[in-house]
Amino acid sequence: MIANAPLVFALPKGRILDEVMPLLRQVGIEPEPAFDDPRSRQLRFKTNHRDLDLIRVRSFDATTFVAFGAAHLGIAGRDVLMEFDYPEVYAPLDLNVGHCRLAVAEPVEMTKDDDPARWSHVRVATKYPNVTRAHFAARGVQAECIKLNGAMELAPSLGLCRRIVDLVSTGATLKANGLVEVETIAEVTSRLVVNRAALKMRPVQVNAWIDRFQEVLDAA
Ligand SMILES: Nc1ncnc2c1ncn2[C@@H]1O[C@H](COP(=O)(O)OP(=O)(O)OP(=O)(O)O)[C@@H](O)[C@H]1O
Ligand SMILES: O=P(O)(O)OC[C@H]1O[C@H](OP(=O)(O)OP(=O)(O)O)[C@H](O)[C@@H]1O
Repeated sequence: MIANAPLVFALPKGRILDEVMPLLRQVGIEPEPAFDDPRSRQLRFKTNHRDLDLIRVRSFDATTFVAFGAAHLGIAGRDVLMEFDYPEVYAPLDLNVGHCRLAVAEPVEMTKDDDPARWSHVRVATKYPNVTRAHFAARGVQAECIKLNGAMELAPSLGLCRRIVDLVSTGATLKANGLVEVETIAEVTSRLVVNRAALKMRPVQVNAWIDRFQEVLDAA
């Protein structure tokens, strides 16, 4: 880490960005114009703060950039933080955006004869194999996970497996695919994340950003 280089802030692209940008602007961070240009292929952006650059990455990768110190700060869903569980990532603030939950779901027709308390082994399609295995292991159930990166809801009807673990917000995606939620694993919101080494090596700068986010959240 170069002491006087700009801090790098990892933003998740995709759906969360729409909720995060108003918050970022309230905090006083304004990216250079290319950030809002849909034709731009640029991935790193200067901001109105000389000592802060933004990078735009996949939502699953924001915490990885921060964990390895490639980014100093970032924003990540609690789902992603739980899945990776990086010791180098400190997640001090709940940003109160990206509300959803991580849940187990199965076809509606299975539920009338199915008792989750009697499961001993489950086969699950999910983007979250680590969280899923830990959730089931805690009550002695072995989970065999099939890793998918999206469209998990298709897996039961196509015979890949009978159950899925995925994010649920309105429940519309489950309903449209004939599935129902049978267990909630965790409530999810997005959090401000910080690399622990950056916090030690550049405490004034990093803490100033944490404090600024806290002020905006307190005022909301
Ligand atoms: N339905 C939802 N409602 C609210 N928040 C959600 C919802 N789905 C996902 N999220 C949050 O947004 C984050 C990103 O969502 P998701 O994994 O679907 O990525 P994406 O927007 O499709 O982007 P990517 O292309 O990187 O996969 C998740 O980690 C989660 O914290
Ligand atoms: O309960 P709902 O409000 O329907 O939201 C749940 C859906 O949202 C997320 O997918 P997303 O739309 O981000 O697409 P993805 O599968 O490409 O990640 C999640 O993976 C579910 O499929």
